[in-house]
Amino acid sequence: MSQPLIRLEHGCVSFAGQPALEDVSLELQQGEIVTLVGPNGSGKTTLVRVLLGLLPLDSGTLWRTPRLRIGYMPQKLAVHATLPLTVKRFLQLVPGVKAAEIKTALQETGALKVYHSPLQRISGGELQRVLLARALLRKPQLLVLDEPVQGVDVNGQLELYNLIGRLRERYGCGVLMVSHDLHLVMRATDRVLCLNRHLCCSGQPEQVSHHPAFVALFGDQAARDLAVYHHAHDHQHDLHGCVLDDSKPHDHGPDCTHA
Ligand SMILES: Nc1ncnc2c1ncn2[C@@H]1O[C@H](COP(=O)(O)OP(=O)(O)OP(=O)(O)O)[C@@H](O)[C@H]1O
Repeated sequence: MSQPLIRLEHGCVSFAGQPALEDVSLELQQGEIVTLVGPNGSGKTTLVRVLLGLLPLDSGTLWRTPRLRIGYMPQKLAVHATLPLTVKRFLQLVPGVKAAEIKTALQETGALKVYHSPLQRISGGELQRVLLARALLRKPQLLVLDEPVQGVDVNGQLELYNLIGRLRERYGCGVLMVSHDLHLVMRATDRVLCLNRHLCCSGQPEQVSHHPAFVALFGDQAARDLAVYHHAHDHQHDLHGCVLDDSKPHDHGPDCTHA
């Protein structure tokens, strides 16, 4: 397998003595979409902040490909209601960006029509598309999307996930998404990481949906919902979610629990 974009080994973070992340290890590869799921307070945002380099680890190691360009779409954007900021002006705040690039990014995310609109007036779905456009302006090798479809209706969610899939194809970037939405997000993901302070399970959506740790966290219904979903793949994964090369046998890791 090629060099990962990011590798975290045995990452631990506590706040005031309370563990938020315990012994979390993961890798993100170029061109793959990985979704982080977990209940409220399970450490998803903390993990994202660690990977972005915004929060130091208490212990463990984080390795990133040198000069890794990350496009980050935050969970929330606080814009003061009285601040006169249009979408165009907001995106011009990205260092070194050109007007043509802004229009291209908005076109790409389907939000060009709000180019001149005040940021506070656009809809939730339009705002998510503008934030995605902002993330693209960094020409990212890795897109990190913290709950990218929140506040968006179901049809809009589907469209956004499809768009994220197209962006991955177009830019060849890796994508890390945080999501609460278990059903729809599985349409768009190659690998799921199920977090509850530690990584409970990980792998392809189908595999994770049957994992006892996943069922314990999200319940039988969520597992059944996921089980009916079939992701169109032109390749196979092993039980860690890694893409299998038919010519090579599966390499067992130290934490392998399967035969
Ligand atoms: N800066 C901080 N100071 C103190 N505690 C924090 C801080 N950030 C996060 N926490 C705590 O760490 C735990 C994990 O929080 P985190 O925001 O990472 O969870 P999450 O999975 O993203 O939750 P949600 O799904 O609700 O967004 C929570 O108990 C939270 O209260």
